[in-house]
Order: sequence, then C-alpha cells, then structure tokens
Amino acid sequence: MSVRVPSMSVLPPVRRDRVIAQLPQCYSKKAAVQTKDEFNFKVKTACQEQRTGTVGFKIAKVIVVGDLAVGKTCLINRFCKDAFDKNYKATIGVDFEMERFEVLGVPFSLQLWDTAGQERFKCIASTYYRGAQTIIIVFDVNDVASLGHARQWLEDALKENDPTNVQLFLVGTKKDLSSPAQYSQIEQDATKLAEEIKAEYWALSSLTGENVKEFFFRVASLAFEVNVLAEIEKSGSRHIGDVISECTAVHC
Ligand SMILES: Nc1nc2c(ncn2[C@@H]2O[C@H](COP(=O)(O)OP(=O)(O)OP(=O)(O)O)[C@@H](O)[C@H]2O)c(=O)[nH]1
Ligand SMILES: [Mg+2]
Repeated sequence: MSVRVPSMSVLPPVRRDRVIAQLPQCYSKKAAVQTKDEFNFKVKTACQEQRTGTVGFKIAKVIVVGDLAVGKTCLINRFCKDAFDKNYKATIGVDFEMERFEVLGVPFSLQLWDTAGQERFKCIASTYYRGAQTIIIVFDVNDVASLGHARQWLEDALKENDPTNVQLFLVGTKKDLSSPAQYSQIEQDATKLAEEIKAEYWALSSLTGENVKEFFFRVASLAFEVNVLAEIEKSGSRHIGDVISECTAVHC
C-alpha cells in the first residue's frame, strides 16, 4: 500500500490578485526607501533563471506598531480580508495574518503581526517584535500626537531588531477623514520625519481602501528584493569559497 506524502504542492495556488510582476511605485519620491522604476536587474535575472535559493519558501516577518486606535487592525483587515469594521475593538497583545504573494514568478509570504497600541498591552506586544524584516509605524493623519509618538514606537521596535537590516514604513491612516488643507499640513511633517528616520512614507484609508493594496504590494516587493539580493550574495560568496578550497587542494 502506498502512502501519499504531503508536499508543498498541497498549498493552494497564490491568489491571482496577489501576483506582482512589476515593481510597485513609492507614494512620494521625497520619502521613499528607493525610487527605481523597476525591480533590480540582478533580482529579475535570478528569478528568470530560478536562482532564488530559499526565497520561495521564505516568510518575512512584518510588525505593525503605533498608538492605540490609529487603525492598525483595520489596515490589515482591509488588505487580508477586504473588510472594514467601524467599531473599535482594541487588539489585546498581538494577532497575526499570513499573506502569500507571487513576485516575479516566485512564491513569497508575509507574516503580518498586528500589535496592540494600548499602554497596558504594550509589554506583551513588544515580546513579538524580534526578527522583523519590516517595521510599519502607523499614525492617524488627523491626530498630530500620534505622529509625534512615531519615533518612540520605532525606538522600541529597534531595541529588538538590527537597525541596518530592517525596512521602515511610516503610514498615515484615515485619510478619508481629513480635508485636503489639513492633510497637506500633516503630510509635510510626516514626510520630514520619514526622511529623518529613513522610512518610506504612505498615506491611505482602510475605510475606502485607497492605497491599501498598493502599499502592501510595495512592502512585499521591497522585502522580496532584499531577500533575493541576500541569496545572490550568499551563493556568490559560496562560489568564491569553492574556488579557494580547490586552489588549496592543488597547492596553487
Ligand atoms: N474613517 C476611518 N476610520 C478608520 C480607519 N481606519 C480605522 N478606523 C477606525 O478607527 C478605530 C480604530 O481602528 P483599529 O484598527 O481598531 O485601531 P488599532 O490601531 O488597531 O488600535 P489598537 O488595537 O488598540 O492598537 C476603529 O473605530 C476604526 O473603524 C480609516 O481609514 N478611516
Ligand atoms: Mg488593533
């Protein structure tokens, strides 16, 4: 009697609306992680030649932090479930969602950690910060104080992570509630802060869905690029190592 061994093919195919073929553009060139129009050439070639190593099995950890009630949970729910709840239900500790993408033909997943903004749950939430590849700091574009607290959220998140190895995003939510004049005022401050902390700035609305998909596609794409580049570098140094050991073997 033969036994069927479950394999990776058991996973359902990636949803058609999670397929990324082009590099999604930044929100504002003034505050962007990078402003290129296309995916890195080396990354594209590696994907075409299926030289992406373990990236296809990778799950990048993304943490979402920020003041209470700024809209972190709504942002994740709009993207992952296409749902919006107008009633506030505080996150207790943490929650997480998995999202599977296909970037340049390679499977790639994000694990989105939704953390609590309320002071009394912060202690539990911060134990989940470690190992993040991406940190998303959320503020409410109608609440200047929540932008003012962004630096503190970043500082706390970086205590658990290597600052040189994370990608940062500063995200203003509830854009639907602000008038153009109010919005442009806070945008100036937010862009300035994003430049200072080297984060990419985005503004969006989970109620209308404006920019939500674009934002997460950008997050997934930039995290993917970094992972593929690291894989290329790793295999490059492996080759160099191989050559050296061969040389030693023949005493050259
Ligand atoms: N109008 C509008 N309301 C929003 C938007 N995003 C969130 N809200 C509302 O803001 C409130 C708080 O949203 P949550 O997503 O629960 O906030 P949170 O940041 O997860 O809060 P904590 O879990 O306590 O840290 C809820 O009443 C939401 O309906 C938005 O884009 N537009
Ligand atoms: Mg929440």
